Amino acid sequence: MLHTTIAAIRPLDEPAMVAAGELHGRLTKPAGSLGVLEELSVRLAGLARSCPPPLPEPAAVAIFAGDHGVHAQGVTPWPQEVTAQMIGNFLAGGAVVNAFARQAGASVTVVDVGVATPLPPAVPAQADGPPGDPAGRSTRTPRLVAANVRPGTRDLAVTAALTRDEALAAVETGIRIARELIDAGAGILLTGDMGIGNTTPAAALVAAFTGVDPAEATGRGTGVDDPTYARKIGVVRAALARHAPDPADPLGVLAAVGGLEHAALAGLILGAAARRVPVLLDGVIAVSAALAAVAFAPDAVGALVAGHRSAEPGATAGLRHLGLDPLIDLGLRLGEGTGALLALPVVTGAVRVLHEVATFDSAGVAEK
Ligand SMILES: O=C(O)c1ccc[n+]([C@@H]2O[C@H](COP(=O)([O-])O)[C@@H](O)[C@H]2O)c1
Ligand SMILES: Cc1cc2nc[nH]c2cc1C
Repeated sequence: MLHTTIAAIRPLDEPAMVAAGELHGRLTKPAGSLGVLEELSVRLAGLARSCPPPLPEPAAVAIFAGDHGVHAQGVTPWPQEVTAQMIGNFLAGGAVVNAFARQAGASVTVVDVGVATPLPPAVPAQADGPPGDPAGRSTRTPRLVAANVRPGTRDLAVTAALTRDEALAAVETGIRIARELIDAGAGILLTGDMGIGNTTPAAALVAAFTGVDPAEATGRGTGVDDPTYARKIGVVRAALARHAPDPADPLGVLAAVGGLEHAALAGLILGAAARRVPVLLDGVIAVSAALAAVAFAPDAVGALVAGHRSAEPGATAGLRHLGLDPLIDLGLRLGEGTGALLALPVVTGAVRVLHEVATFDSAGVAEK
């Protein structure tokens, strides 16, 4: 499934991009006045192979959850159980991602791809019923997909986090989820993640794929103190020295120093890129997964939109390597898909312009 998916990923379509650029020149606004929205809508036309591209609706957030053996190194102050507990919160509709998803009209799918502790018993969801309440907010119930590859990774400070087969199973889970969401009608996928400790493998992936120093790739995650931060950089540096991951072998990199949610997110990106559906990236975990996806299939970058600039420095290093500029920069470092959801109206707006704005000709507005 991975190989056929990679083989289906093709470059952006030039004629559709030229058509979108020319259309922008005829719309009732000074040329270039919509800044990065113009370039974004041109890229989305190239992805869809049509001008205008379809509106990116409906939106679907996929939150991949996993735990991390490297937790044993004291790289985060939070207990591992919080990963499973937050899944309960997502399914009950009580997390920040749920509030933002309701606002954006996005569905929420939670995928247990490698949680280590038992999930809490099902809690009644806050929201139910058909999409859209009277205020136009989504009321769809979050959904759980059980796809646990193993109960957390091994400790990457000691051994490879995953076998290649385990990493492949997680990547293929991500591909499957992309296909299911797109088959159910999603016009854009948003990345989400939940995993106590997952900024450590994210930093290792960023360092492995971009070549930046571990100190530049590593951040404070949920907000670690100075001694923990220094230890975390040391863990990432030692892991890279121990495993010497080869960036030309993305499955090997994911297995050595990655995580199950990182691998699944790489699969989600590949699955969406193969179907020419855009993926709106959230924070550093998504960016590290995007680096893996693009190492598998360089043209997958054409499907990527960087939602926001996470406060994690590894996100900035990774986006630079991918050649992507984030749409918003709000100092967020929560994960879950929250930054991507806040950026979604910008993406929709960029496309809506090509659908709805009058041309100088049709509106009878004089050109300069
Ligand atoms: O999205 C981000 O850039 C981001 C930055 C810092 C922390 N997080 C979230 O916080 C958790 C990982 O933080 P940590 O300190 O335990 O590695 C995990 O659940 C992530 O979703 C997410
Ligand atoms: C409470 C909490 C919520 C989160 N959401 C994503 N990562 C998280 C980490 C913690 C600790």
